[in-house]
Amino acid sequence: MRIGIMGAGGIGSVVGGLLSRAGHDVTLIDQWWEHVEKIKADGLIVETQEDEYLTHPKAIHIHELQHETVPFDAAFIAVKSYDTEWATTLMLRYVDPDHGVFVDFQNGINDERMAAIAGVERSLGCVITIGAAAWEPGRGIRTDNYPLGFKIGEHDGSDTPRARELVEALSVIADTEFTDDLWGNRWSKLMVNCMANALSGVSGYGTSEVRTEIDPRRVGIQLGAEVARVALAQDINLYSVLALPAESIIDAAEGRGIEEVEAAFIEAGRRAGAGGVPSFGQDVRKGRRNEIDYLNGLVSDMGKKLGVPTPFNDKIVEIIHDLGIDFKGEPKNIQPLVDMLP
Ligand SMILES: NC(=O)C1=CN([C@@H]2O[C@H](COP(=O)(O)OP(=O)(O)OC[C@H]3O[C@@H](n4cnc5c(N)ncnc54)[C@H](OP(=O)(O)O)[C@@H]3O)[C@@H](O)[C@H]2O)C=CC1
Ligand SMILES: CC(C)(CO)C(=O)C(=O)O
Repeated sequence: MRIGIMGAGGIGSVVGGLLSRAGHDVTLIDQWWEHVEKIKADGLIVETQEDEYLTHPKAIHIHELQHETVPFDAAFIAVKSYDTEWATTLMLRYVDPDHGVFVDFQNGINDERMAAIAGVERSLGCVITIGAAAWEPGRGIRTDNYPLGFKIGEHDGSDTPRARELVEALSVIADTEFTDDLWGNRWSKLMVNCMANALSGVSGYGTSEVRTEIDPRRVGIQLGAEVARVALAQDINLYSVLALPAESIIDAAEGRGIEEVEAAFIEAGRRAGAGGVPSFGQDVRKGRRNEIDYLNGLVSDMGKKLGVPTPFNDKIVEIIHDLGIDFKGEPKNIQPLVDMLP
């Protein structure tokens, strides 16, 4: 399979580097000039918690796509949510028109917007459970070491050879499952992201502290419960989140079984280890745009449409919009959310 990965940040680099190491034909495409130049000159280092690999995927600048004459069998869209449309549009010309597929390789629920451009009949979703970062040119870091890495699904839930082929390909990186319920898995992952990503960005806490420190943990439970209520109002199935039934997070937010839920958060924080930062926290530390409107913002918008109150998600969106881009994450920024706790 000839794979074009549009977006060579943390996720694109780890996935592209490790797929190429396993013998796949991978091309990374990005506008991060220094990163592409470094990979061309010296290869791409993929760092994991156990090891470090020098990998050699092909890397090209966006303008060099023009020279790609052999179409890709698969385009992985691995940019930030706000870049989904143009990145998909750009790849249209370079993906095989007959059998080529587009894979939404992002957080959030961007699948339909990608499919509106690529065509739903050639769109698949990948729910990513690995953590990754790219802090410097030429190096991608896998920050977690959990066994499960990816879930691949068709929009209509059907079990297809092309979905299975992707499952097999990604299994060289981490355990990969086929799912017949892309939407349930998307919303369950959205719960994880809405409980940690923006909270980390705004507070400056890392993946671990956002769950072990009492204030972000309790705010996170309220944020996650709102996501779950919005998902359930759409009849979406929810799967376990931080090793807990998603419904138990609603219960905890309403004062039932809070000790058990908090213990699971603390355990998840402990297992995350020191130093990891969710992708949103990385954006804030790099002074880059963030995905707030596609994570907590999406939940607020859907909540309004469905008549499901989402006060904590509304507030975190407001805080981040007020801070703008290129702000410093500090614990004091989450005080308005802490003041809202029951
Ligand atoms: N990182 C993670 O742990 C996970 C991320 N995801 C999701 O995957 C998608 C991609 O995220 P991720 O790979 O983390 O994003 P990154 O920020 O690492 O990379 C995205 C893009 O940002 C630009 N970029 C990143 N760092 C720099 C830099 N230092 N200097 C210049 N440009 C830079 C690059 O292009 P450009 O300039 O075009 O933006 C790059 O393609 C998102 O939807 C994210 O939510 C999902 C699961 C886990
Ligand atoms: C790794 C994880 C789950 C952390 O929330 C993530 O999805 C991200 O960083 O965006």
